[in-house]
Amino acid sequence: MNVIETEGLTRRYGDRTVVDGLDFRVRKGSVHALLGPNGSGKTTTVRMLSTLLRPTSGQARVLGFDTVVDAVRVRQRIGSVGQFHSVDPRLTGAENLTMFARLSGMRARVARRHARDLLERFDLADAADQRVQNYSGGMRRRLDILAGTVVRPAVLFLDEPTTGLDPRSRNDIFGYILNFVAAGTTVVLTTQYLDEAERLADAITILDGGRTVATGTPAEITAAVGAGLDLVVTSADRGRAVELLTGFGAREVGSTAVQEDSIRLSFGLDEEPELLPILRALDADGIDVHDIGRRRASLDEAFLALTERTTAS
Ligand SMILES: Nc1ncnc2c1ncn2[C@@H]1O[C@H](COP(=O)(O)OP(=O)(O)OP(=O)(O)O)[C@@H](O)[C@H]1O
Repeated sequence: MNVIETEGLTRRYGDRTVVDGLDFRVRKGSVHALLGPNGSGKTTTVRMLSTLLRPTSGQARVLGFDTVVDAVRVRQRIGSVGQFHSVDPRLTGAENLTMFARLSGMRARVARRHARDLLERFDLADAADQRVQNYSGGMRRRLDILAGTVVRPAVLFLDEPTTGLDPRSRNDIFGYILNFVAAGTTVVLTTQYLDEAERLADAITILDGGRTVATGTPAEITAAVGAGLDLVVTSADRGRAVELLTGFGAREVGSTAVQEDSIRLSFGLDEEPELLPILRALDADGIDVHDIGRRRASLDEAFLALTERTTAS
């Protein structure tokens, strides 16, 4: 069952179309990541889905309700955490959450208890009575997410939940998100971190220039982009090896030094390469191959290939 469905969802600012005819579906209980370079329309899409922004044309339904006609019903059932802090820095963590719980209709005593419970469960009990202005970035982001989820929402929208955080705080937030999912919440998140999408998402939509360039599971997306090839050669042969592989339709996507004088070159290809002709050509050119291997394309390669292709066209 889909909890989100969009048809031709479009947003223009003046004569600029920043979200251009999006059609996508989000399955109940899944984590769906919207990925894309800066300015590709991720935030605008999430703002439309969470009723904060009206589409210029097209429509979106969340839990069966139209985000414009039935905006109030949508709002009652979703949680939304934007890129900017929603909590009040002059209040304590407990006061902030109590306030959000009261705003969602809880009675004062119940709200206070609920706020304490949440802070306890999400490792912020020690900081419950400190003013938020003294919190670290990671603590504050966690509190933000709690504020957006005081009442467990059926659908949770998170706009770049871990941008700027250290690895430990990011891990904590991944844990939270998976907690919500385990409890039945569907999550839509935007991210610029491919590892985040790979770790959390059941499905990914890659946006570029306001359009969908790929959608599917991480495995489907990487398979659609093609294959990868790793080649270890002497550093001095690098230029010639890259030139030769380019002749086979490979794109260089990265390199790492292996030892003092050898280098691992990584290539992306549209299709699974045949190694024998490549090895013969390298040999004929006098290039010493230390190691060669095929691998699946990574999500990084998929992202670069897909977003480059549309930018170039
Ligand atoms: N209120 C606005 N008025 C005019 N243009 C806007 C407005 N809001 C967003 N845009 C433009 O729409 C485009 C898409 O912005 P959006 O914030 O949705 O992208 P994004 O993919 O979330 O980017 P980022 O990763 O940088 O957050 C950008 O070029 C932005 O400048």
